[in-house]
Amino acid sequence: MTTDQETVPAPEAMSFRAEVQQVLHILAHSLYTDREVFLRELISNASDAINRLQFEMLTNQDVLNPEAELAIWIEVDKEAKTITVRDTGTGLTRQEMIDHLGTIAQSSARAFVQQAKEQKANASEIIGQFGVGFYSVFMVADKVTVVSRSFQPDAEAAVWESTGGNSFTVGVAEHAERGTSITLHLKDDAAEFANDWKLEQIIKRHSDFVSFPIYMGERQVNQQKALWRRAPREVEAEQYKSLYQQMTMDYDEPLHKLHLSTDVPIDLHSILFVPAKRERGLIERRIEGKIKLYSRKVLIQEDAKDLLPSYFRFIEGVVDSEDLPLNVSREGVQSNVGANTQSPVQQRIRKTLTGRMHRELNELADKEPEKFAAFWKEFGVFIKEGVATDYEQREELLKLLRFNSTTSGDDLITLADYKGRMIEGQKEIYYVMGGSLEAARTSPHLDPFTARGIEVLLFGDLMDGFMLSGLREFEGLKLRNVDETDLELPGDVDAPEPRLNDAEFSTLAEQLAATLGEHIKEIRASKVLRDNPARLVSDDDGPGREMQRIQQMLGRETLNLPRILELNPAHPLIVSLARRAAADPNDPILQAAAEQLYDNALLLEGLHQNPATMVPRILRLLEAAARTE
Ligand SMILES: Nc1ncnc2c1ncn2[C@@H]1O[C@H](COP(=O)(O)OP(=O)(O)OP(=O)(O)O)[C@@H](O)[C@H]1O
Repeated sequence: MTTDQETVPAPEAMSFRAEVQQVLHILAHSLYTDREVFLRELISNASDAINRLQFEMLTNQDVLNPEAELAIWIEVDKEAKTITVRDTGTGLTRQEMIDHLGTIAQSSARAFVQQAKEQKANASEIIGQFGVGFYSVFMVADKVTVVSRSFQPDAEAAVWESTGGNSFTVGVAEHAERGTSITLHLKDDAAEFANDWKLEQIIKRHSDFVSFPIYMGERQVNQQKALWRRAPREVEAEQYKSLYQQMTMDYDEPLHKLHLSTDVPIDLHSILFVPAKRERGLIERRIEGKIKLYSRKVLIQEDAKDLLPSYFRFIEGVVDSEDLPLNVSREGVQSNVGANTQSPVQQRIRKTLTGRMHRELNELADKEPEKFAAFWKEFGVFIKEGVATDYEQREELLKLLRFNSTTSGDDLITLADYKGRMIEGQKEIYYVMGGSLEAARTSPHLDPFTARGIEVLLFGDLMDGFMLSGLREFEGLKLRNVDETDLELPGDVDAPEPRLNDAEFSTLAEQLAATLGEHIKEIRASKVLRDNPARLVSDDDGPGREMQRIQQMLGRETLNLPRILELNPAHPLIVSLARRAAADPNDPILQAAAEQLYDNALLLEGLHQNPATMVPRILRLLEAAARTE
């Protein structure tokens, strides 16, 4: 059927998905504080769209209105109680409107609803974090109209409209210019936002550094000039904080910042932030930062991975260099393959930033030890990972390492501190591995070290084992595990007087060995134990053992490699057990004690797969100890 007249098809009604409806309901009816963030969200979407357009135009000039100024305009109609945010970005086609303005990731929606219900956070925090940005308009508007025309020259303009209930409409629109125009029809209780002065304040608060002009009328209201292109002395602490928060949506202040702005030998302007916490965001628990990469005012990469070594991936910030060629393709810059495939300029940037970051962290340690301690607590694990994985930066990384030790109390020490405190004749650095720091502290392996006053580094987490694969030596001193059997310790101490003769010891050893079977290689009398009755030692060395240990701690390998069980012939427990063995080789206490001694050793080292299995045996031993007849 044909008609003479051209008809504009009626807008088509569509339903929001269930999770969007839920989110909209909360936004419209439950969030009353901080509603001003809706403007930040709209401006940030507009700025993203302009960024994308600018990037597109690097390689494609065939766009609608190529000459149009790249900017954002905000208009207020006090009478009609509307606000319009317009941009000359990529625009949206009809289909893109349906795809992007009608859906929301299910997981985000669920987390958002949960969070809002629990009232754990205020609106501005949760909105930024769950990718519900655009929908935040429904906090202040009861009707929203989006008119847009895509940059693709043959695309038609389209209109999207919703009153925030369960549905929206999409239809054909008249809109000659490229870009998007979003009109908010304000609710009665949000009429206060139809006010130029108020909106200007909001823009200054949240969107001052957006890199495109924001106009109200003829006037540009944002500062725009990128902070990182200014001299550090001109930038105030508040401005850094605000830039960080705008970039990351992290509501904590950053722990530290590094601002570097030079023109020679390369043009490099950068602000890098160390966040306050490793895990940021409420639900997402993001631990990786993003480095935005700009060249000649164009954002060429949202998340540049190669500008810092991978162990610095918690750092957030921005890097801007005029020396990066603009015609570089997105893939070219993005190459995730590592530093080798980078252009010489990129390599230089990476080297400069990495060097400066290390210098900065060392200075922080010198000048603000408390802040550095906070850094270490949150990010020490990344530095340890760096030691294991980044050979090139190892020397620098070693300076940042901090350790607990047997003599440092609550303080943390460096490898250099340790070296300075070694006793006369000591030629090695000693460490003890435990299932936790506390377990490491009580390790029986420490007996001979404590007796000689030798300091031992305490390792209590998984990453420590991993780090050791890259930390075999420090300034010519080898690192040695205290459980190795061939250690030659400096200094003389009197060996404790054995209270068992050889025959008595062998009888006991035979009985215990019969019980423990394949779990151990052999049982022998210890020459070093003093306060503890037993320990497990290894007669093989090498990095393989630490890796094996990591596998075991991760529960990937359930079998403990057989080791040597050393008993202390001067310890009252061992002496009593020997007496029992002599009196009755089948004494059930002997068997239980053997198993428990073995399990204790595994437990302290964090290698026990299932400590609960010890409970019935401990009960039997308690029963025997408590017996009165
Ligand atoms: N002004 C605009 N121009 C072009 N596309 C837009 C504009 N505003 C929104 N969009 C599109 O709609 C999508 C949804 O926006 P929304 O703010 O809900 O989420 P987001 O921007 O992807 O995530 P977040 O809000 O967490 O940054 C955007 O990703 C973009 O594709």
